[in-house]
Amino acid sequence: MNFLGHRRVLVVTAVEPERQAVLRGLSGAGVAAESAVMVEAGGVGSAAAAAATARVLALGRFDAVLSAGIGGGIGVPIGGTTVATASIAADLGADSPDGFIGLDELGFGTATLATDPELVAAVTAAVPHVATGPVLTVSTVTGTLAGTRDLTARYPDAVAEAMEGFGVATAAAQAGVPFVELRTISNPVGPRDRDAWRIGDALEGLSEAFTCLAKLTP
Ligand SMILES: O=C(O)c1cccc(C(=O)CC[C@H]2O[C@@H](n3cnc4c(=O)[nH]cnc43)[C@H](O)[C@@H]2O)c1
Repeated sequence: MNFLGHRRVLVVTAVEPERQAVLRGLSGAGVAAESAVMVEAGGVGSAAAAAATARVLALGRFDAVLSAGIGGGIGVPIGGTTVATASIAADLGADSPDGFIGLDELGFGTATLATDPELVAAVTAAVPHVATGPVLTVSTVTGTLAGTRDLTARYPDAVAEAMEGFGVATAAAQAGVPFVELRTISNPVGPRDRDAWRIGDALEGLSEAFTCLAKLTP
């Protein structure tokens, strides 16, 4: 059995409801994809996600890593699905009177990790109506108009914001394992309105996406 063309795939979510949504999606496909997939809830935020990913990758051989969960949409509606062409640590750097200075410009490495093109192509082919583009990893959920404008000006092609992708990507890159990030949209990125978050819709979208991925799998 394999999944997405790989014998052993690690899926890292942030929280248990996301993990359960992924497992529901896999079993909903009625195929034995679960045997090729390990799903781990690694915690919220980049640090927890990186540590959990590194811990699980050290347990044995994995051929691909997916960061999966809900996220804020940038031009993508609630319930929509996004796949990252890159996972970007959007607030890793320095603030200044002239604006944000990113890690790359500071000379401390890179805040952009490209995802694996073959995994992006496989996910995009399997899941209908996927929006592809950079997915931003932030430490603080964007919650003001000014913050939203700043972010979208710096990353005009971004399709979503979440809190773990760059951490999972960093651990996968250090282990030399192909990586991709998938986010289903629970809320628009913008001025904070927690009552408008539709977590149930996004979790349902997450299940459906993994059902599609599992059906693709021979
Ligand atoms: O309350 C629940 O039932 C519940 C179920 C699943 C997930 C949650 C979370 O709150 C998970 C936090 C998770 O969400 C991501 N996220 C979602 N929207 C955004 C956003 O606009 N900006 C940044 N992150 C977002 C994030 O990756 C968190 O890990 C609750």
